[in-house]
Amino acid sequence: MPRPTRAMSVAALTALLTLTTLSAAGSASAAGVNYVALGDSYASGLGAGSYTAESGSCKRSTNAYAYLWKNAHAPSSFAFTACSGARTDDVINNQLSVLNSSTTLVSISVGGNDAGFASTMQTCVLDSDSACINAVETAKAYANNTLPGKLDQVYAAIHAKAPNARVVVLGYPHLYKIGGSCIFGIGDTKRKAINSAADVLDGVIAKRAANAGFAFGDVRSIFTEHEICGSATTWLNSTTFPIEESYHPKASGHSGGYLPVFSAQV
Ligand SMILES: CCCCCCCCCCCCCCCC(=O)Oc1ccc([N+](=O)[O-])cc1
Repeated sequence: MPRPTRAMSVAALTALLTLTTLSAAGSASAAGVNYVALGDSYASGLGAGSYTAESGSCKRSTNAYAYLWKNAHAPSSFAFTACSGARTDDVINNQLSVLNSSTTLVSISVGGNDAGFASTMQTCVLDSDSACINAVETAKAYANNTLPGKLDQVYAAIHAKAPNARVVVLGYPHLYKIGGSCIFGIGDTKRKAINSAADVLDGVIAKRAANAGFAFGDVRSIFTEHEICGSATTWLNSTTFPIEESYHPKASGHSGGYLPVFSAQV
């Protein structure tokens, strides 16, 4: 065997250092991981820009936490089927064909659309305080009474198709900072009502996830001081154009909020 040349040693040392550095940073390749990213627009990355052409109206963003995790960890496979506007039934009907017994990791956020996210937000932004409070009460009643069964169905379908996967369910943030100011924003009564709806949704989702044996990533605390209205660095779009991107995480909400919460549960 020839004596190693100086160049070879340097190359070997560099490779070793690179591996060590990557491991220390937690970003070594996740060989053997087969990752599937499911869910609604908070999962697809609507609001974060840079949508993939293949995703069409599902609006899957290369800035979404799922895509960022894929880029950082190089899993053996990655399937991104989350879709803007998806409800629990849409996930069951349209997103699960990519799951199989080799799937080892699944992420999902779903339930907000079933509870009437878009119509509730529209009422709260355009109508009176009392109309907003009524809409929020209706959404909460749905979340408490009907959503649990819908979530159980989605989670059971995921487990049936991907029995070997670790499943991480992500929740939703408070949308509004209380007491801050924003010129064209809504008042504190509406803000508190909307935030309380996120609390009810998160409580229900966390419980059903635990019951299914899945992990739950709560994003509320990490989004604190990054909400709409008065936060110095908001991670959420306020009322914006295109209108459907309103009240959704920006790229910063995915990289600074959802990604670390998801990564901590993997
Ligand atoms: C349900 C009560 C509403 C009160 C707000 C609670 C705050 C946080 C909850 C966020 C839930 C977001 C759910 C998913 C969002 C989603 O897919 O939104 C859509 C995005 C785009 C469309 N669309 O049609 O283009 C439709 C819906």
